[in-house]
Amino acid sequence: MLFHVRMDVNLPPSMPEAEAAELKRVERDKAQALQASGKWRHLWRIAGQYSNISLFDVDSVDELHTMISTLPLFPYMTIQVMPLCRHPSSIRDDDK
Ligand SMILES: O=C(O)CC1=CCC(=O)O1
Repeated sequence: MLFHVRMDVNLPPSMPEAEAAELKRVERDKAQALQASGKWRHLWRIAGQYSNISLFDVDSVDELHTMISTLPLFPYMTIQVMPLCRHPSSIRDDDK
């Protein structure tokens, strides 16, 4: 199952720099492990914003929720999820 996910990061300005840097480091490690597993298919920065657009390929909505809600930055992100299905006019025979 494919999901388009937008994550907008909102770290509180009062958060100490070292704490923010550590959160981002752990977030990166987790995101890269999930990308290596194939579950987190794409990760793109939205130009000019502290936001990303991602494509997840998971077995269930519950799996997606667990994946997203255990991200270290989860408490500081606004997240929008869009389930995707094949478009009848798509000429691609895969979902890559
Ligand atoms: O910087 C972001 O967009 C938040 C984020 C999600 C995965 C990651 O490594 O950073």
